[in-house]
Amino acid sequence: MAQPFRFMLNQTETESYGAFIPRNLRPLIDRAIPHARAQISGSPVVAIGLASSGQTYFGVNVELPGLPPNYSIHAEQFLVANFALHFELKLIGLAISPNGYYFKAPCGHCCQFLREISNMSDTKVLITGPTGQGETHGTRMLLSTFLILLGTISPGNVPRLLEPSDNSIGFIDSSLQMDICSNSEHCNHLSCRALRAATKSYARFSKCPSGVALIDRRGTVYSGWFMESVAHNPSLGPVQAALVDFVVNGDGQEFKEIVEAVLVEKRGAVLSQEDTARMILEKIADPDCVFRVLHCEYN
Ligand SMILES: O=c1ccn([C@H]2C[C@H](O)[C@@H](CO)O2)c(=O)[nH]1
Ligand SMILES: [Zn+2]
Repeated sequence: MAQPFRFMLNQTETESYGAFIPRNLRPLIDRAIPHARAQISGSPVVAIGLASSGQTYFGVNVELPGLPPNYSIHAEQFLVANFALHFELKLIGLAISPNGYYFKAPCGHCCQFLREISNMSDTKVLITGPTGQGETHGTRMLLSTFLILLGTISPGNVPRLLEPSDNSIGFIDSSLQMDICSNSEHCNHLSCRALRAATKSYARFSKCPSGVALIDRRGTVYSGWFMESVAHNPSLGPVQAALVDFVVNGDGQEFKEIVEAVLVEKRGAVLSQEDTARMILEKIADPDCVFRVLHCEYN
């Protein structure tokens, strides 16, 4: 088991590393690199995000051995899911690096994913030359510079990614309600956590929100929700989002320690996460992991 790592720095810790420049971020990247899970590519990547709350968050890439590479979680997506877990609303600064020396733009896939965040017109991305050699300050580019060319997402009354959302979903099958506590707001049952995750899901295009809750052998519960991209493929699935919580809060445990999982999604919707979720868990979780699906619909 790897040494546990905190994927967040509080305001005081953020102030103590100083300005958001390569020289100050290098030691942070060095500390985060060992916590990337890049067994397929052998190429760890770290993303550091400065939030409007004054806290700093980390993202690392997470690959799922045995599955096609498109199931991987990019460091940038991990960072966004980490922001979402902590109800952070705005990304002020973004730095992405494979080694602490060179800082680069988000990859093409992640530019498309980041497009779903609404208020990123003044998010600054830290960039250096291809080696970063001798660059203490780097340069800053507006994230919108990369994203504007990808087109606009039509406005609507649906919250954008990272904005608080409440998909008011409930259960079709009243027998399933037995699984959900009447005051599920705060409870830690897998079903209640998965439902709560699904209500936060960002699924404005398909209108198929979903959420996953996982539990490890020690009894700790983790959850995450589907975050959809207008371009489909860059979407972050609900299992992957829950795995981000597991990596952030699971003390460096292996995915094999996951022993049970619940998915909440709509029944008979145009898309379903069920088969994919089952397949991912069969590959990475405990071989005896129990997987249940609860179907719901919009209230
Ligand atoms: O900007 C990038 C580029 C790549 N990766 C990941 C994906 C894969 O796990 C590995 C190799 O490309 O690095 C990121 O996380 N962010
Ligand atoms: Zn990426």
